[in-house]
Amino acid sequence: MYDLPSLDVPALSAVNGRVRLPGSKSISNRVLLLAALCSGRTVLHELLDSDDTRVMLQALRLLGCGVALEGTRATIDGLGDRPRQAQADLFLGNAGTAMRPLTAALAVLGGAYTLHGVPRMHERPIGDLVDALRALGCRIDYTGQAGYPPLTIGTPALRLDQPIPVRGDVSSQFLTALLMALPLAADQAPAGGIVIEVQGELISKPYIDITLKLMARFGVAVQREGWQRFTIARDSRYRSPGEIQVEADASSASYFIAAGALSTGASGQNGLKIEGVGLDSIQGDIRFVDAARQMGADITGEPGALRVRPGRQPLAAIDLDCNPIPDAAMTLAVMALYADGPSTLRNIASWRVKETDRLAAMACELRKLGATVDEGPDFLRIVPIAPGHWRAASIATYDDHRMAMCASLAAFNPDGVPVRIEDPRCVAKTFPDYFETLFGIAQPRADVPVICIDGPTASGKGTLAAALAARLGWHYLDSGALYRLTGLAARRHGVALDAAHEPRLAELARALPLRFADGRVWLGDEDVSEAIRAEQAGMDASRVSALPAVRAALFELQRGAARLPGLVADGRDMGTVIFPAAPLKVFLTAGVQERAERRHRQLQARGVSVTLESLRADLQERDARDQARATAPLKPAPDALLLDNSALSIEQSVEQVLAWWQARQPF
Ligand SMILES: Nc1ncnc2c1ncn2[C@@H]1O[C@H](COP(=O)(O)OP(=O)(O)OP(=O)(O)O)[C@@H](O)[C@H]1O
Ligand SMILES: Nc1ccn([C@@H]2O[C@H](COP(=O)(O)O)[C@@H](O)[C@H]2O)c(=O)n1
Repeated sequence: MYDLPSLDVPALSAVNGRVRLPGSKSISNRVLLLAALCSGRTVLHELLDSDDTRVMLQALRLLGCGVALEGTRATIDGLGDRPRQAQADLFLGNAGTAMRPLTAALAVLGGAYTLHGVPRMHERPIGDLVDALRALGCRIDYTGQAGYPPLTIGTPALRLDQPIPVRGDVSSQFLTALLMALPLAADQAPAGGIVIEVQGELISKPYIDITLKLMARFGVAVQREGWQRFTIARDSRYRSPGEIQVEADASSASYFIAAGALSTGASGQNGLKIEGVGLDSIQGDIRFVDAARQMGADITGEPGALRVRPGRQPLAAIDLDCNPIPDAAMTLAVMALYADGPSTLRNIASWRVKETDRLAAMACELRKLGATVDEGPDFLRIVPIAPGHWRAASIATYDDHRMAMCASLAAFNPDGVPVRIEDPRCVAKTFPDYFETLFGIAQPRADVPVICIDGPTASGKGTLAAALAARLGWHYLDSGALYRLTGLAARRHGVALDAAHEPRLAELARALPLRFADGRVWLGDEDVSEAIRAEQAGMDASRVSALPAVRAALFELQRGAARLPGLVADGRDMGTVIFPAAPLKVFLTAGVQERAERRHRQLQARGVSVTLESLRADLQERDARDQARATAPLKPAPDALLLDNSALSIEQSVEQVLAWWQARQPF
């Protein structure tokens, strides 16, 4: 996950290959609660690991459930045969799928509970659910603003003889919450069962469908008359199905379907396989497929998977009632930017009470990209952006995961402008590795951005480059390590480090069995992290690096390190030979005495004892050889910016280079 203030997504041209999506949020939190409410043990496979499921899991632990997590496999021992904690303080973040159903379940069971969340959760309405629960005898009090969390729950005196009215036109989660909670009181039901009557037109019906299907898996079959009346039989009782496989998230699939539809060029034609969710998904957002097809996407179903290829381009404009797919419809809003005419997304008033007011947020952010957008009370009309009129924009995400994921689709614009995503961490709500996943299958429209840091020994290149990479969320290439590894491999194989053995040394360099894992460097089975940092390894590297065949052997490996979203590379020839077109090149220097002292301190800290004088001599010898060699000598690229950091702290150097980088950005 990118835990950064912002993430710049370079312009993208296509996606291809295959992608496996995390589990559905809607299914994960429903099955977690159902598993908690029944007797026995339930094993959940492919459970989503995200902010919303984490708060649910923690709540279940506090309530007394047995919870064991192993990767995406959760084992839940339900409260049916374990003592339930009669009181608890539950923090539920911004997870509506935890707040609403837990409120209902705990209000029906009774106890002394407090439920609260992040500030936005305290702005998301819950009054209709609370009214319905109070009508059947539950005791619930607001501790903040009436109609909104936080709230406290007491012990109920249930009255189940009358139909329970609940509004269905604000959030379908209210009905879901009641449906999941009321089987807990089935033994007190009248002979005709417990009846729920929906008032107003029920929105987001597919989500109710998921609820009913999952309740059925846990042994409770609800009778449904249309979408207005639901009956829970008196003998209803949750029973563990033993094991449950969570489908991949159909809403998350929408971003990859859109990316596949927007792909251009030969690499996009191969298509993208989206694994974990198929056309037979129980999730309502699978109907996004129909909408995307209507716009021109070429989507085919495979067992447990979807395959998407670009179809019609430009996409066809649509005018659609999006009520059944409120979450995935946000993806359509961004696709509409690429359409052949204005698109209208209707019946999306529920967007206003989601993680943020999504109607206002989407309108505002699409305008930043250059679109004309009409924002109505329950609709958006989006005029596409003509090629040549896309603007590079810094997109606010409102702590809303879907705003961030949707915004990334603007990177497929034909004008090749990048897009900045503010607070990318918000995707943790449902898809923590969303950007890593996207970058893993996306092709950049132009070269991946690279910042080169070249300079003499111990000037601080590695320190600066690693810090820049961390600040930007980019990859980091320590090219010196490759020469050090080659020198070490040569020593391990007993090959002399001289020109006479150049072909053999090049062979070793080309086939280096190297692996970088958890901050360690491996050569075959040997952890060589410390060995390559020895001064001798630096000298050996300097010798082998003077041989043209060795340099040629390592060329492709270094070029291949330029991966999305960007690369910071440090070495001697990053700007002159490996990445001559890099948009920012820095030649980092410091006085020789300063560098020798820094290295001295560095080695002392590692417990290596050497004299300052010998270090200074080694350093000068290495620099002289690096500068004098015929191939790729150490020198600044003609367009490099010089940075003498003799009198700068590490942080000052980092800020200087970031300022140079930012000055080159269009945001
Ligand atoms: N601006 C700075 N001020 C003070 N110390 C620094 C500064 N930059 C780096 N250092 C320190 O200098 C030492 C050498 O830095 P570093 O290893 O990054 O240099 P390098 O140029 O990558 O070296 P090499 O050429 O051997 O790869 C480290 O201990 C680092 O913490
Ligand atoms: N791009 C590069 C990087 C390094 N070298 C040579 O390797 C030696 C070790 O590099 P460090 O950065 O790890 O100290 C260095 O002295 C150079 O001789 C290179 O040639 N090109």
